[in-house]
Amino acid sequence: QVATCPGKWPLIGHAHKLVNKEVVTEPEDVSTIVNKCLDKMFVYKFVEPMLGKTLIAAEVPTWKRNRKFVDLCFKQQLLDDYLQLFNERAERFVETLAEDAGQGDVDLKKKITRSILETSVMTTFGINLDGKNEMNDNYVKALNDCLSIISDRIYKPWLIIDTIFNLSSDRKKLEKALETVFQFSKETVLLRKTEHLQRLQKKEDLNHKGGFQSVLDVILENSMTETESVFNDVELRNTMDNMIIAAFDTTIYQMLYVLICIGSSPEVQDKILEEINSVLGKDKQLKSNNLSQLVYLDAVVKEAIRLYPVGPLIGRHTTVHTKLRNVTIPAESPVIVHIWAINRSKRYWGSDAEEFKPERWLDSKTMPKHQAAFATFGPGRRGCVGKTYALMYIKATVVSLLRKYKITADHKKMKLECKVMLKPLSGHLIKIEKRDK
Ligand code: HEM
Repeated sequence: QVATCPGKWPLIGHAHKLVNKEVVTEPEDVSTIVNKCLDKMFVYKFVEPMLGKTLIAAEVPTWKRNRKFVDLCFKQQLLDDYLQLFNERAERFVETLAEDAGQGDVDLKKKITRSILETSVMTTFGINLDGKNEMNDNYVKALNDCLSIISDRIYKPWLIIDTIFNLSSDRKKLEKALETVFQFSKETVLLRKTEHLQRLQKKEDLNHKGGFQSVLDVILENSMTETESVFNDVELRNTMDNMIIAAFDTTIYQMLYVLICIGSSPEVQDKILEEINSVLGKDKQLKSNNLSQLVYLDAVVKEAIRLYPVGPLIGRHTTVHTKLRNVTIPAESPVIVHIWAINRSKRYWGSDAEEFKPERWLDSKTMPKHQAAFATFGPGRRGCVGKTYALMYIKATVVSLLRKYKITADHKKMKLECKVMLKPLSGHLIKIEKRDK
């Protein structure tokens, strides 16, 4: 049921064999590691050709500078402005399901991917991909090619060596895919930068009115004056590519796991719908103040992504001797934070830790006391900046979907594969049926 990577450790596979490293699974130790060791493990260097060293793979001083600007883009007020867009995108996604209703088991991955990519390109760059299906498909293919080549480098030990990788056909394939990804972000960054400079020159009011502001616009407004800029063009482009990559596969698979878990329990599904009806009525749109009222939906989403964290492992690197509860990790050691194990720890979540039980989130007595016990978004200071964004997006989609359709699936039948990301190999199909009004 878990993952099918080869190797002694089912989830870690060959990567585990490559280096002498520590694996941390206890929330107290995890907190120490993620907050004291901000440096990333060596495998993150494989994403550098794609993402540069600006955020996910950045060295600590650069990361600290850049994270401050990225955090500005995810303030609650800006996120609230996204909700209208999330509702619209969710409605469109649900419309596309009409052809799947009553057709037996269907794979929703392609439709979820399109919806998430269009949304994140809008919120990151402020670009609307509607009607640009070919471009959308090419961009998705290029992103997928990049991610699969990069993760192969970790799981095919011979490709870790740069000279061997550079001679391989994967290198050429990566370069071609990167061309497509970079072309899009490069052109958009230049366009937005020019518009921003024109606004500055005309002394236009930069205060934003109506709609939402893209991540790129927020960063430009806060980092660029007529004469100075914190970021050069490549850094800006890299930062935007980091945002797209970080939001892309993660949200796609978490969305899928949430729907599969909901489809696995008719009682859970009925309770979510009851709550939606009582908070929003039959067709009122989700508003930001409703999010705190949808407590059961919140519990269901968190429970699904606790059980199936799309990034089951993250890696850090100690620069000093680091004392944990029972052991000291020497300086210059790679450390794996085992998110899957933390999220399913019986010690913290109880003997039913492996079960899908949203109710546990509703009772403080059944919840672990330690914050790091729920690690899906990566605990600590270098954790996910898009956590609230992702949860809002997933909830908006579930609200639109369950109002119209009943879904059936079985998360216990899923077979998963872990190659950096936890992906379903089989058993993830969903049945969709129209709900009676
Ligand atoms: C449910 C979906 C998501 C999950 C499970 C998730 C999970 C994570 C995790 C585990 C990390 C830490 C990675 C590491 O240390 O190696 C991370 C980092 C990050 N995430 Fe997410 N993420 C999700 C969605 C998003 C979205 C939608 C965005 C942006 C809109 C985003 C932006 C980022 C960024 C920029 C980082 C790097 C932060 C830094 O290095 O300071 N994520 N995410």
